[in-house]
Formats: sequence, C-alpha cells, structure tokens
Amino acid sequence: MLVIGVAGGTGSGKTTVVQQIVNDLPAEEVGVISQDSYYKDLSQMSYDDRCQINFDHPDSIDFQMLIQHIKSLKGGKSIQQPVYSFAVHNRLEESTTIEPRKVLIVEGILILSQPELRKLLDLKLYVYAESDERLIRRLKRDIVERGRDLEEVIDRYQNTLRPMHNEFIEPSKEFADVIIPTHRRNRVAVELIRDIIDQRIAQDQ
Ligand SMILES: Nc1ncnc2c1ncn2[C@@H]1O[C@H](COP(=O)(O)OP(=O)(O)O)[C@@H](O)[C@H]1O
Ligand SMILES: O=c1ccn([C@@H]2O[C@H](COP(=O)(O)O)[C@@H](O)[C@H]2O)c(=O)[nH]1
Repeated sequence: MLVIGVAGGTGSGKTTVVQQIVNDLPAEEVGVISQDSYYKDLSQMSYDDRCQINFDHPDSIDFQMLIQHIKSLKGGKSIQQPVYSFAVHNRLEESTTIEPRKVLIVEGILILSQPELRKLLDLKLYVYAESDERLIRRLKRDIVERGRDLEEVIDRYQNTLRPMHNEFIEPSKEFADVIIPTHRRNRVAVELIRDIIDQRIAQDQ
C-alpha cells in the first residue's frame, strides 16, 4: 500500500487537491481518511464548553487511533472510522467502514506535525496558500457549509487558528517531499502526483 500524507493550513485547498487526485484514479484502488474524523470524543462536555476547545492544537486529535487505523489498513484490515460533526463540535454515534486499498491518502492540517505518523507516510505533500487567501476561503466555507458567522470565524482565527498554524502547521512544511501551491488551480502538480501513484500501482501488479 502507498500511503500519501497531505498537510497544509486550513483553507489551503487540501480537500480540493485530494479530490482532484482521487477523481483521476479507479475508485477501487484509493481510500481517503481525514484527520478531521479523529477529533477526540467530547461527549462528556457541554456544547458551550466544546465551543471553547482549541481545535487547531495537536492535543485535540486522537493521533493514536489514527496511527492504529493506518497500520490496520496497511496490514490489510478494514477500519471503523469515526464520523465528526463540525456543527456540534463532536463525534457522532455512527462510524464509516474503510476498506484497505492500494493507495491511502491521509489528509489534515497536522498530518506532518507528528513524528510517529510521518514514519507511516511514503509520500508527504504540503498544500500551500497565502494566509489572507486561506482566511477568505475559510470565511466563505465556514459560513456557507459549517454554520458559522463572521465574528466566530474571525475570533477563532485570531485566538487559536493563526497561533497554532505558526507553531505547528507551517513548520511541518519542512518534512514535505512536494509543496503544492494553490493560489490558482494547479493541474501540473496534481498530474505529477498522479504519475507517482500510477507508477506505484503498476509496480504492485
Ligand atoms: N486553488 C484554488 N483556487 C480557488 N479556490 C480554491 C482553491 N482550492 C480550494 N479552493 C476553495 O477554498 C475552500 C477551501 O478549500 P478546501 O479544499 O476545503 O481546503 P482545506 O481542506 O485545506 O481546508 C473551498 O471552498 C474550495 O473550493
Ligand atoms: O469542531 C470543530 C473542529 C474543527 N474546526 C476547525 O476545522 C479546521 C480543520 O479543518 P480543515 O478542513 O482543514 O479546514 C481547524 O482549523 C479547526 O479550527 C472547527 O471549526 N470546529
């Protein structure tokens, strides 16, 4: 199995790049897991308390479970991936079955920040966009898709998102094999990654 890690700040375009890569591959050969599914279970807290959590700090993620799940998939076993709701800031009761595939893409802001996790990655990508562009994208997305308002997004950006980005995410760029700029749609970078994946799939046949 080829395991590809895709990191980058919020709004950098990770999900979009992963989608472009996946669209070009046969569905039965590629699986995607998102770091967002591994936010810790906060059921014991009230909604108001959950709203105060720093969701950009590595401690908010159950990396042990994520690492265990990648190891299981590498070992040919399926996993039950938790389902996370941004609307309620919590894990839901249900889970999603993910089957092992030839290619596994693991995507999320902090994917390159954890040494134990990095060891499991065969190819490390960092998706890059300027911070003002990321903030604009995040504002639009969170208001339209995640039920936030302007004040909430700006407050989180200033208090947790920006400092955590500077402390944990931006420095993890040094571990990337390839940095993908997304100030515009970047077809060439996606084709490059696709070629690497094609070669690996062909080798395994
Ligand atoms: N290259 C790009 N140019 C313009 N908009 C983009 C680009 N890449 C992503 N977007 C938009 O920015 C928003 C955030 O992108 P997304 O892929 O969800 O980022 P991430 O997963 O890194 O948070 C989405 O609305 C997406 O359509
Ligand atoms: O309950 C939550 C959990 C996380 N967030 C924010 O999500 C982003 C990470 O997701 P991306 O898709 O990479 O943008 C992170 O910056 C958290 O602040 C949230 O708003 N609510």
